Amino acid sequence: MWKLARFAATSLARSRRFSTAIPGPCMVHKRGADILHDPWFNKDTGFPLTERDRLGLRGLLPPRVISFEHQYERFMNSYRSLEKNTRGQSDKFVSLAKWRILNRLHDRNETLYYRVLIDNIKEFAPIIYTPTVGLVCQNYSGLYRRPRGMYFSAKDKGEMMSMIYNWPANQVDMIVLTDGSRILGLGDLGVQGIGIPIGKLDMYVAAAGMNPQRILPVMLDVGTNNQKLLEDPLYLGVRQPRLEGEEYLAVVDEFMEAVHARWPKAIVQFEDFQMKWAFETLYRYRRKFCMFNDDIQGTAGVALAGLLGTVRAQGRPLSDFVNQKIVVVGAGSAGLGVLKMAVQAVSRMSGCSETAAKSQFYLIDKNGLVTTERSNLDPAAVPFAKHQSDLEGLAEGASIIEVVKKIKPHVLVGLSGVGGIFNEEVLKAMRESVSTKPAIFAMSNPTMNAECTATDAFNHAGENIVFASGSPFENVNLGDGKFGHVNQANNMYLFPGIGLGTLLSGARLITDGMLQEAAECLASYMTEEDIHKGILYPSIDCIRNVTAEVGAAVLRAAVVEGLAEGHGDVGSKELAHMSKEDTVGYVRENMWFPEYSPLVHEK
Ligand SMILES: NC(=O)C1=CN([C@@H]2O[C@H](COP(=O)(O)OP(=O)(O)OC[C@H]3O[C@@H](n4cnc5c(N)ncnc54)[C@H](O)[C@@H]3O)[C@@H](O)[C@H]2O)C=CC1
Ligand SMILES: CC(=O)C(=O)O
Ligand SMILES: [Mg+2]
Repeated sequence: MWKLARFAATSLARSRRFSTAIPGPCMVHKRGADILHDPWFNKDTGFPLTERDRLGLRGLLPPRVISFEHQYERFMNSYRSLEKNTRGQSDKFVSLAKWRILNRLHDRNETLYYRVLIDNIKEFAPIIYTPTVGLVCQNYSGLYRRPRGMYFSAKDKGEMMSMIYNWPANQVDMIVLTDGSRILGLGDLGVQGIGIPIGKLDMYVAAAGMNPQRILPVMLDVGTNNQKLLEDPLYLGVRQPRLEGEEYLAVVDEFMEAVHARWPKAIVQFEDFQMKWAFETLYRYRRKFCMFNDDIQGTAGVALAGLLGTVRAQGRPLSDFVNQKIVVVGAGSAGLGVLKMAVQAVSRMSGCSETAAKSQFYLIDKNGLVTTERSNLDPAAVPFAKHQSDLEGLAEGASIIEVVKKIKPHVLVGLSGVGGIFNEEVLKAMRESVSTKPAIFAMSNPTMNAECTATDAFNHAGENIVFASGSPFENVNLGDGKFGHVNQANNMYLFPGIGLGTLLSGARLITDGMLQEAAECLASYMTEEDIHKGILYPSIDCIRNVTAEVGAAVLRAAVVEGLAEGHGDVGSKELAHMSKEDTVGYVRENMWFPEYSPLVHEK
């Protein structure tokens, strides 16, 4: 039993694995074959004989009872065989094959699925999340076998308040919602974008211990402007151009009202909306509903933590952040979210106005350097447009290479969705950076949309850089036993903690203060020793620890702001009396962990 031997040697979280303590019972309203077909309750061959008797399962399964450990081992063996058997095939083929085997388990037995996911998160995150989830969304209509989550379409207007009651769970804590209009850097994928809420919620279960029976992926199918999909006979979405203007907002409004009528405290994460609707919906709902936009706000916090880490990596005090020159390429929801939060941080640190704090930042979009000279500038980008007096000889629309050569920035951030735009020339120009340790953040997803690869960054910009990408790359072998460390600057380090901390606080809104505490918590997570090695973010292996800390920071911020109403049996007063350590412990204790609970039938 290699697996049991390995378990014994691993860390604290793993000591819970396959413990002999019997978990509390779980009520089930079904019997017989209905249970076997419900992945929330199904244990496959793992049903003990007494339970088979109690639940009318006797004879519906092969007679031998297989333990959870053994089921786990069987799955991992199949997975390893698949890896062996697909060797030599294209990356796309292998990635989809891996996604399929995991997806089949997800559809069959969620307890086992989440256990293998949690235990092997570093290996499986790139499959259920970026980059493979992008490929899955591109091919979703063809890959589709079973529904997951809910679909509200343009054709459901007026029906949503009743439709929401079709969802079988009595309680929903966390919803991830998309309209499929900007899926990663892949553009408008229409209804096929549902893969993103599913992948994000898988991360909620794995990283935050959200109970999978209380999560809900949602697709708002308001049409698509992707002509190829509209013409695809397999396409599963509504075949019409996207709704616009008031018609569009009416659908989102109706959905939000319906959700909060049934589950007043459900948290809604808006994900991968095209920029105009990302900002519009955030401003429209953030003071009314418990919601946030992950691309604007989650990404901002993760990037800010990385930018602050970069200052430490240079051996400079954090206060030096106010002097860092930062070029952001991409003026969309992510790029503008990052700029807003970074400017606020500079303003706080230096005591200067936000207007003054902007002087060190440069914003570039598809038309080049963004300045006040630009006509038809998106209103959300206006605050970050450079004034004539600050241009340092650069012209409106200056290219990335012109800006990098002139400004010699400390940090170059990519949130453009355009693969390879940090080309050899741009990366070589970063060698002239005023920083002793220039940083390159190629944050666009999935991998093929990253602004540069890790290898190109270290080869062209130099070995002393700090590098981060949105999707994972291998560390880069620099020869002589040296490696260039690759950080994954992805909002997955924050959104699980934002969701869990908010849930446990019982807050009905998610404020800037709560998000700021989340970012600062992540920024202070790494030790000086790690930071000096260019390690800005923790390994995804310890994502539950990160989430416990971030969640506690969010919860405490809600308490300070007087928003924490409490959750379950723990009221606002008890939350307020918890120390920082107690809060982290409280968050950790509330993380769901997959193990088979005795099922009790209730009519
Ligand atoms: N690592 C992470 O955690 C996150 C990464 N992202 C990634 O960021 C990318 C952008 O996302 P959004 O801001 O929501 O998209 P968006 O579509 O709102 O914005 C894209 C921006 O890039 C600019 N752009 C396009 N071509 C360009 C070029 N050749 N040169 C310079 N700028 C160019 C556009 O003008 C626009 O301002 C996506 O690939 C997404 O996957 C987004 C959120 C989180
Ligand atoms: C990571 C993420 O949210 C994105 O690429 O859109
Ligand atoms: Mg996103």
